[in-house]
Amino acid sequence: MKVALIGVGQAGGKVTERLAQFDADMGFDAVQGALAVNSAKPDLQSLEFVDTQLIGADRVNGHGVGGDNELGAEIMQSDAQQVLSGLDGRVTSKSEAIFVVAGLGGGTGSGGAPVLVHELQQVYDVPVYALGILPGRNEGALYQANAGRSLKTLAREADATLLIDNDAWHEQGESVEGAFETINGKIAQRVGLLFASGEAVEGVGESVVDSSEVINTLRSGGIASLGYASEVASDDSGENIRTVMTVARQALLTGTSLPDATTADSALLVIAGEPETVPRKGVEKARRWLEDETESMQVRGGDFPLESDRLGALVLLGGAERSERIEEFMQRAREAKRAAESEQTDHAEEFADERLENLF
Ligand SMILES: Nc1nc2c(ncn2[C@@H]2O[C@H](COP(=O)(O)OP(=O)(O)OP(=O)(O)O)[C@@H](O)[C@H]2O)c(=O)[nH]1
Repeated sequence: MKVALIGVGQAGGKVTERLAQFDADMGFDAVQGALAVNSAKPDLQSLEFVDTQLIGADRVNGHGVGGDNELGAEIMQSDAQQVLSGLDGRVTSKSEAIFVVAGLGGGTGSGGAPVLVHELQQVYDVPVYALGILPGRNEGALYQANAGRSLKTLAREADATLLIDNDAWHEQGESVEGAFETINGKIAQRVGLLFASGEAVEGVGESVVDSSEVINTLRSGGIASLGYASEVASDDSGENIRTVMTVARQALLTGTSLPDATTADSALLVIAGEPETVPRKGVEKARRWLEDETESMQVRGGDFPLESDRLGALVLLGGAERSERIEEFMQRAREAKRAAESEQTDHAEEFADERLENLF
């Protein structure tokens, strides 16, 4: 699938850069153009591999919006034309989709991404998707509240929102910074493989997945998730039937970007590996298993021919918003919002207390 990527905010820029880099290193050529947009100049200066565009300089002078996502949205609104012009030549006639990438908990990405998606929808005919990063459970209340509002708006504006939960793809005991590196690397590899899976040129046959299957799976709209797992493959495809089942199961149940999301409107199972090692029977069996597990009748399947001694499974879910994980997150976001509001009221009352006099 030929895509154009636009990263908004710090996390959005870093993840966009990793995705573009992975695609180039692997020689997939699925990422046609990439741009990072931010209101914080230092964040843009640390990116080396993608072009950058500063927004909101007249309002925040390159210092970012400090977690204020309403300001993030306003800035994107004012500078939208400038960002759209910056996309000239990056969204081409070959582009099959646009992805707006952002961390949903901060200010610039959280507020700016939904506005940019809305603007892009007015201009382009191809689907406009969001790739949103949800704050982990231990990230502060402001992040949770911001992400709740951002996600709600993205779900309305984007053709689909692929969610990566910051609690999903890192190892236990890592520092936050270390965890970001790990998570970003995994996003780049897994989402990068999804982009590239419709790009396969070698071994093209009936069973090879193509871009339209990714787009059709995302047509359910709402929230999407992506799971991945891989194992060493045997040279004998017969011996790989069990391996295909194992990686498909792990991709959905433990390797997913949105833990506990298994019910969906649609799904796509992509098995990546050397074509002669991929067992047809195994792929069909795993696809049927996925139908039962997701309770969806719309489960597509296909191969992604790839030079590797492993077999990998990618499981893309579309319309996964009924999951417990989303419900739990939205509850957390609502509570954080309420807590923030009552804190503001309490403070206002503190200063209204007349037992303390003003200085003058
Ligand atoms: N996975 C991942 N998450 C990140 C990374 N950097 C920040 N985040 C998350 O993204 C959210 C914060 O968003 P940022 O992108 O830092 O903020 P911003 O959009 O630049 O907005 P301001 O800094 O307020 O202007 C939090 O939930 C962070 O945990 C990263 O490199 N990787």
